[in-house]
Amino acid sequence: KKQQQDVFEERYLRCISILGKGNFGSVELCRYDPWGDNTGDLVAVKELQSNKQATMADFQREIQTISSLHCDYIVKYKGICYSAGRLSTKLVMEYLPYGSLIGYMEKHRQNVCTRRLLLFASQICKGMEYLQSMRYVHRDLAARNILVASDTLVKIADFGLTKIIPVDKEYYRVTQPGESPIFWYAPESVSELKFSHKSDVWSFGIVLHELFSYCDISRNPKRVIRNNDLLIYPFTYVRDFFFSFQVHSIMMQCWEFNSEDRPSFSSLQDMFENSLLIDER
Ligand SMILES: CC(C)(Nc1nc(-c2c[nH]c3ncc(Cl)cc23)ncc1F)C(=O)NCC(F)(F)F
Repeated sequence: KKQQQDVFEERYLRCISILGKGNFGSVELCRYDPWGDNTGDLVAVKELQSNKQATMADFQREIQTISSLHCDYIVKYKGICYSAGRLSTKLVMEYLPYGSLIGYMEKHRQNVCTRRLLLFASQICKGMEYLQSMRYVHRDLAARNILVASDTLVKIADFGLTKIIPVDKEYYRVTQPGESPIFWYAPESVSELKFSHKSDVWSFGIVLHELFSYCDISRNPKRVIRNNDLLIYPFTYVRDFFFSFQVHSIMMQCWEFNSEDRPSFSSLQDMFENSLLIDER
């Protein structure tokens, strides 16, 4: 449904700082302050970086995607800003003050217990379950694209690479390899550029591994290229002592070589609900 697009006037959008660079765009922290008295809301404003290979069409598709998503575990769309001077439109989203999951983990590693890691994992899983119900494939699920809304809530963000699965197919085939690091890619995405809900499940397994390693990239097992074929079981030998049996078994299910053998996000959600480790609040 075409929702009422909130239009933000550029003259009231005051840039405060640069938050970061995502897929094809940069995002600024701004205050939308029509009264000019600093009482306006803080918002995250994403604009297309012209030098990147992404086109306006890609950005329009990202805006179309995020404005159609309504879920507690997905960063909220607030509207758009037509910047008069430049050609580009800007995407206005809610600002999450706790920042990206990577930064949060680095800062709060000591006091994030296993139960909270599983709460975050189950929230990401719920967000992905919703995305799957809308026939969207994220294609870049990674801890760097998860935002922290509060000490007990995380949200999925950065829909720059998200695609809709055509109704008559189970996967989306891209024409040229993207720029994302292959560490998060399922084998069929690396070898055949095929992306599906099940390749998002593989990436979810990687995000689980990132969560339980507190996003410490030095713990990322390396993907080994052996006699020219990608070693596709990067973690079989990784048995970190602190991965509980349940978590390790969930990861291994997400990393089944054949995409059909991987669980769906709904069955993953059941595993989290049933796992003794989380009591539903
Ligand atoms: C490119 C950008 C800006 N990177 C960062 N965003 C925020 C950040 C902090 N608070 C935010 N609130 C909303 C949004 Cl869209 C971003 C942030 N903080 C640090 C970042 F590196 C981003 O969008 N990353 C993808 C995301 F993490 F959001 F999935």
